[in-house]
Amino acid sequence: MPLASALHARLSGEALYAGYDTKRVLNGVDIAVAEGKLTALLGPNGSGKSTLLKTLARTLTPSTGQVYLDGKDIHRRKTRDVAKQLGILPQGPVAPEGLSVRQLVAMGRFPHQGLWQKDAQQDARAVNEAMAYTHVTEFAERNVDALSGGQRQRCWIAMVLAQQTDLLLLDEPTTFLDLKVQVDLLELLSRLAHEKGRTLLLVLHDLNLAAAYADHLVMMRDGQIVTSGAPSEVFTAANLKRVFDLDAQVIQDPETGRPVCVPRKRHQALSFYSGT
Ligand SMILES: Nc1ncnc2c1ncn2[C@@H]1O[C@H](COP(=O)(O)OP(=O)(O)OP(=O)(O)O)[C@@H](O)[C@H]1O
Repeated sequence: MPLASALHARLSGEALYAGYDTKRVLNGVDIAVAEGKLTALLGPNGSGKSTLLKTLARTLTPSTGQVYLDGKDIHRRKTRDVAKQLGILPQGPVAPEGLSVRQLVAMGRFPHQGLWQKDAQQDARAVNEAMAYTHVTEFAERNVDALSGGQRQRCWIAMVLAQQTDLLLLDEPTTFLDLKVQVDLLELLSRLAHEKGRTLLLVLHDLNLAAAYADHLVMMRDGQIVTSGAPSEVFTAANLKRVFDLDAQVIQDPETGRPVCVPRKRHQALSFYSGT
């Protein structure tokens, strides 16, 4: 990624190396998240997707390299200022015990509330809007712990939406959701990008849903970006093999023209399961 284009993106990372204690995960990542678009980050388990998301959201400090938010080093920005612009849904979030759905979603408003500065009406409006968008209004007064995994996941997404940030980084937002709800959510998120100009970066595991809804795909393997671009350019059988070691045929959805992958069976997989 040339430096110039990275600096024009609202959120970008340059030459990022990051990891945990002695384990290095990101091995020199350059990324510019396209403004007003939905970008899907794809890669096999353990390839570093969550680590990259955390580094871009400044939850994790890179050992080398820089993350820029609106052209400024994100680590030099105040936490509250960053939280007003960038919302992150981490993987497997845990709610404090005993919280109602409305209380959880209202936590998304914290960055907008100062000690002396509260706009209760605006906060309530943002919370109600976010709950309506994600269809959790009917559970508003119920305890988060008493919901199903899919219902709870929608509440977390509502919390991030209530934050009303221009940038949204969501780590596996479709986890626990049934296929219909996954499709509804991706439609909602792509509307947020295309109608409201929000910038979204999502970690997704469902390759076909990613190819169907994303404007851009970023494919990672071993802590590096292998390829990125429009689904029609990068969602190819060769790239799926290179990134996922997946044998698949890529065909075209006759209605949308989007690429669709059809995995091919491999004989060694059978011997693995039969224990031979
Ligand atoms: N807190 C941590 N401490 C130590 N190692 C970690 C930690 N979190 C992740 N790792 C390791 O870093 C590597 C990359 O993990 P990461 O979660 O970024 O991958 P991922 O692509 O998001 O994977 P998945 O698709 O399975 O969620 C893995 O080898 C993982 O074991």
